[in-house]
Amino acid sequence: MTSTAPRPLALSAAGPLRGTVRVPGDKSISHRALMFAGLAVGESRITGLLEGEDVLATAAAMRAMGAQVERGEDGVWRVHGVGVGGLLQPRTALDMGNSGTSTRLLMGLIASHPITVTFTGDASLSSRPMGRVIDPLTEMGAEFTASPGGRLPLTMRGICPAVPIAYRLPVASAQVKSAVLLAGLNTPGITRVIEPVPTRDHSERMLRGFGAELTVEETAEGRVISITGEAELTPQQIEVPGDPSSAAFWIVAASIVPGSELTIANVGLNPTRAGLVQVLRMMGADITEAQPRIVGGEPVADLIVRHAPLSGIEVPPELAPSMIDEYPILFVAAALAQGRTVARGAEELRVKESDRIAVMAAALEAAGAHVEEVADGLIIDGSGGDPLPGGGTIASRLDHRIAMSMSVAGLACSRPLTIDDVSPVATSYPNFYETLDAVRR
Ligand SMILES: O=C(O)C1=C[C@@H](OP(=O)(O)O)[C@@H](O)[C@H](O)C1
Ligand SMILES: C=C(OP(=O)(O)O)C(=O)O
Repeated sequence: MTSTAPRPLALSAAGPLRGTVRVPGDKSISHRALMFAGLAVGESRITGLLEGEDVLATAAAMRAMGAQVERGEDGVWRVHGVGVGGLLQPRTALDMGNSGTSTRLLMGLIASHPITVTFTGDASLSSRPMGRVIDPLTEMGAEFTASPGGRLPLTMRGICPAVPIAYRLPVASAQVKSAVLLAGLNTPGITRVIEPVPTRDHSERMLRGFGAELTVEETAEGRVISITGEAELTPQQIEVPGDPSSAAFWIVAASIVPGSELTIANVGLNPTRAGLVQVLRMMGADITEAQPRIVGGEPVADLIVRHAPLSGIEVPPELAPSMIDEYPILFVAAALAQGRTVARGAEELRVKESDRIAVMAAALEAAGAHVEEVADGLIIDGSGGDPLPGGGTIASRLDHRIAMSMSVAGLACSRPLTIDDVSPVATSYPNFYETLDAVRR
């Protein structure tokens, strides 16, 4: 991974934001496209892949385990896979940089291959819990030596054949669900995951698209996802839709900066990801969906967002998994809304790239907002649309979503807001600031 020097940036109040934005490819879908193509026999082609550091870490890892992964000059990624069961022993440790999704999904893939792999990562990733995937993968037969607390660096030894399991998710996590299903791909028999609360279903959709035998049943216990192992994946042409988690910054920016109107093209609106749009509409946001269509097996539309006064609400906690990465930017919207927003039931935020509850509480306070931190979220008394005082300095803590959320907050501050380091945006949205410059003229 490239390590960049801290890049501080001061953001100040903007006039209306106008124009059309194309957000980069969906990060979750990009990781999966590379991994599944890397297991198919033959050439898959991927267009619209997110070329951010996290996804490039997945590409490098798949290469290190034998897949051919190349970007053509036409921007199309061509992947020749090794076949399910064909991952090779990498020669060196896999550096996963900042990326939880790369790490946890690859741990799943490797669990049912007879190879030994060491994972390393940056300071943020090395503080995140891996026990949640180590536990089910150990039940399947893989062995782990992890750093204290079940963290990176860790070394794992996969096993072939692994043992199929039925695993009930103890946390609502698409990464854990996917890790178990991916381990199941090369495991004889049927591997099952029971998820009491639905989480993003990109793995299920795309595995089916690649020809895996996968069923989903709605039961009293929740969704039961079953995958038949020793699968053969057939190469695919994949078009990655735009990332709703990246679109979220523009949806909120246009909503809070008076006079704004932005069109955000090609936004993925999979219901397991679209919670923020629902919540912002409950707050009074003016969001129109145009040209609904299917791209890469996922629902997509263009969004037209106009400035609108927002009101505080109680955010339905059951929506948390469908907007888990959008809480930081939702907190910014709440800080500009009229009245109180209660956003709870999101304790998972504490184990993301940073503790997004504590870090956003400190950041919004530094910007002059009124925030109360609780164990599982924030309670925010909004400014009623008045600019926040600003003037402070925010610590982004190696967290791209904190850097981008507080950059949007800076557009609604009376005095410039400084972010100590915006370099983490390269993990998920490398040209975020170019786009910001383009829409604020
Ligand atoms: O499966 C995925 O692609 C992701 C799942 C979520 O993590 P959890 O599974 O830990 O909730 C999310 O926060 C992350 O950005 C991407
Ligand atoms: C939590 C995130 O990603 P990851 O878990 O892949 O690091 C994110 O992108 O907000």
